[in-house]
Amino acid sequence: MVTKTIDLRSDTVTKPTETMRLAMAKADVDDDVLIYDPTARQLETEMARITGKEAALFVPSGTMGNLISVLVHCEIRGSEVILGNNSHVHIYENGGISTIGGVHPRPVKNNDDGSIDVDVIEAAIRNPDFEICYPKTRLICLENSHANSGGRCLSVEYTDRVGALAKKHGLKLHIDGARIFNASAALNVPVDRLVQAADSVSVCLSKGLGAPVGSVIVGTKSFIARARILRKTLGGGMRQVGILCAAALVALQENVPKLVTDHKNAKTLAEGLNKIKGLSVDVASVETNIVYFEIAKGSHITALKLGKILDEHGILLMPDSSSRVRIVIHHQVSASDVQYTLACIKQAMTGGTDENGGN
Ligand SMILES: Cc1ncc(COP(=O)(O)O)c(C=O)c1O
Ligand SMILES: C[C@@H](O)[C@H](N)C(=O)O
Repeated sequence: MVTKTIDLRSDTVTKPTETMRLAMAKADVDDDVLIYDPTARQLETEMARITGKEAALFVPSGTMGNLISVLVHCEIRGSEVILGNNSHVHIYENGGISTIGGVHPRPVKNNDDGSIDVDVIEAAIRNPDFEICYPKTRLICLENSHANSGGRCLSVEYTDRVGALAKKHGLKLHIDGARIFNASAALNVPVDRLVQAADSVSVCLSKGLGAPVGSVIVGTKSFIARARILRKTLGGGMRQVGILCAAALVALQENVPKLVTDHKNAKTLAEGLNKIKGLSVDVASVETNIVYFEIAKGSHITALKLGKILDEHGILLMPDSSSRVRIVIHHQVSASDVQYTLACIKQAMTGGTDENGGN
């Protein structure tokens, strides 16, 4: 009988801790549209400090954070953003920058490590001499860590090079920093240094940091002032939002120090999976909390079937295709959960009884 659920679908699945719930209940709140919510202001001030930017704004989701950021940078009609063809903004955000913002995407090849070759970015910048035909490039968008590449990290040197390219061409640089704290922990580079070259960053509070809801965008004071208006336009006027921000302040305190453990657990999982016959993982590419593994062709089991078997053992994961599975580690997955998961996957792959007596 399953007594516990181990949820490996994403780092968005964490439940608020007791400390978060207490902080939410006690939060000092006010109307964040008519004036400002004091706890939201406290969080925004703290996030501006951590990221080294002038100002910050709480938004209900990372998707809205990216959308607002792109739309503020590209508020002139005919604008174009250069972004990765495997980026979250391009794949998982409903094409919002175009359908809502009228911004033209210029997808360019993401490398396996989540980066985009700087010369590829430069080649994608529209020649202003041909503006009679071309959209106008106004923004470059990076993603750090890069989710679809398995949580790989963009180095500060690379980010600075893209920032220099943006400046050289009079462009802005936005970083989808949904997991920027994971990248910072993995690279051992402070967040403010990692995003120094960016004009704006969207940071998820609701992923590895474990807050129940929300993201924060950071940038200059004028950028955030325009972002605040656009948030309201998009229906994101947040009234007593301090209830959510109080949980996020706890998350910053409690969970940032745990990210290194999440990464260790992900690496242990990857190494263990790689020892299971019929599975393969690029262990070296596991830099943060995301692990993708392949099920060998001709295997008796598909990713969907494996998911169903593990579900019976109380383990939830997200098949990425018929033969590829994604597992995301977070602070509510322990080292023993990882070992239990490995035992259940091994038993599913061999169909026998695992050494831990799984049946
Ligand atoms: C890299 C990345 N950016 C943005 C988002 C969007 O965040 P949200 O789900 O809060 O809209 C996600 C995942 O959710 C993500 O993985
Ligand atoms: C699926 C995607 O939108 C989400 N960001 C995740 O990583 O779980």
